Order: sequence, then C-alpha cells, then structure tokens
Amino acid sequence: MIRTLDDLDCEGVAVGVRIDINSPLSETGLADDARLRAHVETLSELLERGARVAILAHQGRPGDDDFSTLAAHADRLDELLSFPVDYCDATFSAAARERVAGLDGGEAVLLENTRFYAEEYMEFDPERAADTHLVEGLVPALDVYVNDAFAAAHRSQPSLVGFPQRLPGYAGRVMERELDVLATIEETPQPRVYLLGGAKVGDSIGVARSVLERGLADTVLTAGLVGNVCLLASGAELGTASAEFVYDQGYWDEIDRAGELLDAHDELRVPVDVAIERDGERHEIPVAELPQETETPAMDVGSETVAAYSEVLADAGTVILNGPAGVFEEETFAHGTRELYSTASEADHSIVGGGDTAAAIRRLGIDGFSHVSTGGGASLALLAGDSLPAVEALDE
Ligand SMILES: Nc1ncnc2c1ncn2[C@@H]1O[C@H](COP(=O)(O)OP(=O)(O)OP(=O)(O)O)[C@@H](O)[C@H]1O
Ligand SMILES: O=C(O)[C@H](O)COP(=O)(O)O
Repeated sequence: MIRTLDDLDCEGVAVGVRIDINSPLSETGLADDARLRAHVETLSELLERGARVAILAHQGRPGDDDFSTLAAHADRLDELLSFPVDYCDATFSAAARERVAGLDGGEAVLLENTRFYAEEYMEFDPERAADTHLVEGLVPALDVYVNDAFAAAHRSQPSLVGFPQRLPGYAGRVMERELDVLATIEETPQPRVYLLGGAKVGDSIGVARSVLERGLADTVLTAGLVGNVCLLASGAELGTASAEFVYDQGYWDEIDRAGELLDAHDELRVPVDVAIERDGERHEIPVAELPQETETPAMDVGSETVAAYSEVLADAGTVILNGPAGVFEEETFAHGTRELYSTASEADHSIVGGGDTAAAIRRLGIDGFSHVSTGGGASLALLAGDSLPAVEALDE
C-alpha cells in the first residue's frame, strides 16, 4: 500500500519533497516551466497545511549543458506559489540541515541539484541508497519524505529510493495521479489503440511488444522514426536517406525486433505514405512508390496514413499516445502529429506520455486529453508493464 498526503499530518512537520523540475534551459534561465507548474498543487497543499518543506530535485546530467544550479528554479517556484520558496546552495551538509531547521510552518527551501553529488548519479538498491552521504546527511533534518517526482521514478537513485528506507514515505499528488492513470491502463475502455511515434525507437518497440503480447492493445499504430524502422522491418524500400538515417543510429536490433512483431501481430500497423522535403517543400509519396535514391529522409507520415489511422483512432475507446508522428518542430512536418493528435484528443479516454509529446501538444495548441503525463522514460516503463523502483520503494 502506498500512503498519500491524505494520510499525512503536516502541521510543523519537516517534509522532504522530491520533485522533478528537470527542464529545458535558456541563456537567461528556464526555457519552460511546465514541470514546475505540475508540482504546485503538492507543494501548496503541504505548505497550506503548515508543513516545513525541504525540496529536493535534479537538473540535467553531469557534463551536459543543462547541468546547472537550481537558483532559477527556486525563483520561479517562489513566483508560482503563494508561499515563500528560498534557495540553498547545499543539499545535505550542515548548512542544508540548518536551513531546514530554520523553516517555519508554511515556508519552503529548494536545496541544491542532487546530481552535484556523484552518488546521486548512480543506481543502487534501496537499502544501499539509504547509506549514501546524501540520505544520511539530510535525514536528521527531516520527519517524513514525500515523492512527487513521477518523471524520475524509473531511476533507482538515492534521493528517490533511499529516503523511504529511513523515513515514513508518501506519494505526492502528481505521483498519485500518474499512477492512478498509467498503472491501470488495463481497466480503460476498449478498443484500446496505441499510437507510437518519436525517436526513442528501442523504447517504443519494447512498449509495442509488451502491450501486444499482454493483449492490452487492440491496435498499435506506428509513426515518426519508429514507423520508419517498422517500415524497413516490413521489407519496404524507404529510400536511401531514411535507411541511412536509421542505420547510422545503429537500429539493427530494433529492425529485427520490429520484424518479429510484424510477423506475429496483424494489429501492428505501419504508415502507407510518408512526407519528405523536396526543393524546400513538403512532398508526400506512397511507400510503394518511394524512389530507391532519396536525398532527404521521411520526416512525417503522409495524408493517406493520417486518414487510415484517424479511422482507427475515431473508433477507439482509449487512445494512448507516445512520441510525435513526425518532426513536429518544423511546420512542414507537423501535419501528421497535428491531425492524429487532434483526432485522438476526441476519444473518450486519451492518455499522453512522454516529455517531447507533451511539448508537441503544447506547441501545436491541442488540448482536451484525459491525462497528460509529466514523465518520459517513467511513463514508457509503466506502459511497457515494468515497475518503477521509486514507486516500489514507497510501497509498504
Ligand atoms: N521521422 C522522424 N525522423 C526523425 N525524427 C523524428 C521523426 N519523427 C519524430 N521525430 C523526432 O522525435 C522526437 C521526439 O521523440 P521522443 O521519442 O524523444 O518523444 P517522447 O517520448 O515524447 O520524449 P521523452 O521520452 O524524451 O520525454 C522529436 O524531436 C521529433 O522531431
Ligand atoms: O527528464 C526526465 O526524463 C527525468 O527528469 C529523468 O532524467 P534522466 O533521464 O536524466 O534520469
């Protein structure tokens, strides 16, 4: 059983809250604050109920351009919440403990990027994670631990799995809602249609295999780079440019895995036409007529595919979307994503998983979905039927 905020007495209690505000950055700070907004509900509720809140979070990966302090994140949280949020440039040292000890009820401090410490970028089993400096250092300052970081729940890192070994653990509102929806897919209305696109080919083929083998999917529609790999697996001539793009990424195993799935499951569908760039313009070609030599790769599904897939989506009881249908960042290749997502948003039950997918619907201005997940890898893991270490760590 996982306890939630409904089970927590907050008044004067020091609560360590792990959130996921890992965000795209610009030169001046945050380029997008969607992930911060997602946690406003949990943080506000704790603060309103009188908790003293120490916030834990990561930003980027060591060595990457977006690996940064959380100062800008603290400023933005302070603006978004009607409670004060301070920033502390320490995470588990005496300085961090003192800042937490000095909080009054209704006050919060955002501690420094957990990944500034090497242990946090390693994966441990929960017992071992509880012995790390990060957890041991901060636990004396805290009474309880709340995990709201669904988007990082597929990582077995100390701030995610270690604290609930030492402190009573609770799921925050984001975590609770995500699990309510994504961990109970098998109870949603049928026919259940998965639209898998985007560029994480290995992950998407894994999801396709899992949902087909478990009988969860009535139809799996493929698009984006995932669709291109499935087309190659089906024996289609996709043109030299697309094939080279796929081979350059080393997707040999994925082509084999997609081929096995296509042989075993008629419910797995591939595009019938694609869009490429020719003379600076969008040009649609049926797959059967694609010339062997192409200068540009397939960047979107074509209108025939959109029409065929839309029929399936319009009849669906539940639609699950992961990954855009094309390179939606370029208007020329946003057509497939815009049309298919708009149709999908009209289904009785529509679930969107994946960080880039959520960015695509915001950018294209499509709304009306039943649930838009905050997680990329975490939602994919759940959709593929895997358990999440940080969720297991909360389970009593
Ligand atoms: N045909 C294509 N060729 C190349 N790239 C494509 C194609 N179709 C879509 N993409 C790219 O796929 C990317 C998004 O795919 P990704 O699998 O990362 O989505 P996601 O699962 O929502 O994201 P994440 O898991 O990172 O949160 C976009 O940047 C888009 O441009
Ligand atoms: O953005 C994400 O998917 C999560 O914050 C996890 O980040 P990671 O992939 O760097 O562990």
